[in-house]
Amino acid sequence: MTTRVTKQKKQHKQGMLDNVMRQFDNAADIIGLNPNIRKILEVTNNELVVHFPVRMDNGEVEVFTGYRVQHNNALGPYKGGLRYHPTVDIDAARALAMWMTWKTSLAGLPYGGAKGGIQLDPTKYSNSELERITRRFTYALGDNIGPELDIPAPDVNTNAQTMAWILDTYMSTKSPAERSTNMHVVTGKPIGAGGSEGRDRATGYGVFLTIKFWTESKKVDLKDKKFIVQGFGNVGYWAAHFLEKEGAVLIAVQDAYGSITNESGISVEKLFEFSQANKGSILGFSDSHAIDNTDFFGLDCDIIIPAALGNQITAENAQHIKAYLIAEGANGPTDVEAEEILLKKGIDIIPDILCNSGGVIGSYYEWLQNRNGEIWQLEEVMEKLEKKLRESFSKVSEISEDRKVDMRTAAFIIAIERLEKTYVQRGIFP
Ligand SMILES: NC(=O)C1=CN([C@@H]2O[C@H](COP(=O)(O)OP(=O)(O)OC[C@H]3O[C@@H](n4cnc5c(N)ncnc54)[C@H](O)[C@@H]3O)[C@@H](O)[C@H]2O)C=CC1
Ligand SMILES: O=C(O)CCC(=O)C(=O)O
Repeated sequence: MTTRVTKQKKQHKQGMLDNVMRQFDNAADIIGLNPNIRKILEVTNNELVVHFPVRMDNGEVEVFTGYRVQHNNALGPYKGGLRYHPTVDIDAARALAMWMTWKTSLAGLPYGGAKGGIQLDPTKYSNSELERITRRFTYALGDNIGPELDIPAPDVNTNAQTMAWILDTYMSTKSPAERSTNMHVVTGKPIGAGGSEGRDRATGYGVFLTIKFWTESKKVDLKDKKFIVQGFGNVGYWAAHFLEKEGAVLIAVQDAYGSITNESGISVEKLFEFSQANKGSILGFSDSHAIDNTDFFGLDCDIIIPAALGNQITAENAQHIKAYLIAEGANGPTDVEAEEILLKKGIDIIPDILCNSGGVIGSYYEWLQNRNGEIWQLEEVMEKLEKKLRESFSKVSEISEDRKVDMRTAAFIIAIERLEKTYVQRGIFP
């Protein structure tokens, strides 16, 4: 059961979609974006909604709804993650797909933007149910994904195992010759199944690097700086891991289950071990005490890393923020109203499309290796990632200074101008 809609009209609604559209409009106004190109970029190219049945462990059948939104592919194949979460719906997928287009453009990658997922709470399903759900979703997506068309990757509640199931299912629909040459249909795979060294940590490492570049540019030493992290999954954990190695101190964490703090410091590795043994939850970690979720963002710290869901920093809690830097590991964690308040307070925000772009850059390296039959060592991947992120960070800083705009606006300007150039050069809208 498939609904395919082409060129969905722009919809303004509260939430992530509203935020990404306002961020886009702001930058498009500043550069005076060609109105025809604006019309193209403010809508999504394709939207796929699939309803598919899966047999549960108890023998009953449940019908799930999955999404894949392909926003734009002017610069290359669609690229972006798959999310398994109750909040996944068509607007969330649209917003996240648009952010992917700006992110890949800013990073200078030969990709467009897409995003998708399934509306479900994965904690309610067994591992074998999740495998069957993923495989049926992959069949339902069919040839709407592909190594040169649309390449999914991990996002919230999906991981290397999920990508391996997708790869295996996709391959089973192909001829023997195609099976050996289509490994790059997904990225973020386990290393034994065509994954790349370093993709697991690439997003968190990128978050850490952008913080490091920012502190270097402000002549601030990261040692002993206090940071807090919302979301202790792939992105939150790895960002905290690298910051701790640099001498910064983790003093509070919030996840889907609650918030904990210890002003003298929380060991990142001990908390990680604890959460792994505690079904992914940080609650109950001995070397800390629980605090109310509403007090989290107002804690006395230097750096905040939102690394969970969208719309977490709002006009309500932005007033209480004491940190001087927000590094957006998550996509869309700060809404437009909150950003205005934070900027007025002199708080800098490293925007998501720059801050968490290490993930898709790492995915690009995996895709390239699969495509070219190469295998790179971890050191090589990390070096390339650092070089690419440093270039992106420098460009954003330069535009931010030259045009006297905040870092998000600068990042959007770079991303949109690259897309504008490609349309103009192709002669579609001179
Ligand atoms: N995995 C990746 O490579 C990339 C992820 N991102 C973004 O980073 C964010 C986190 O993604 P992952 O770490 O991959 O997901 P994950 O599934 O590994 O971890 C998510 C974390 O967020 C927590 N969380 C969920 N709901 C929450 C809530 N309401 N309040 C507080 N915490 C909550 C979970 O408990 C978990 O600790 C997402 O916004 C994702 O789009 C961005 C770029 C790449
Ligand atoms: O690695 C990728 O292809 C995309 C990861 C992602 O979903 C994101 O950057 O938000």
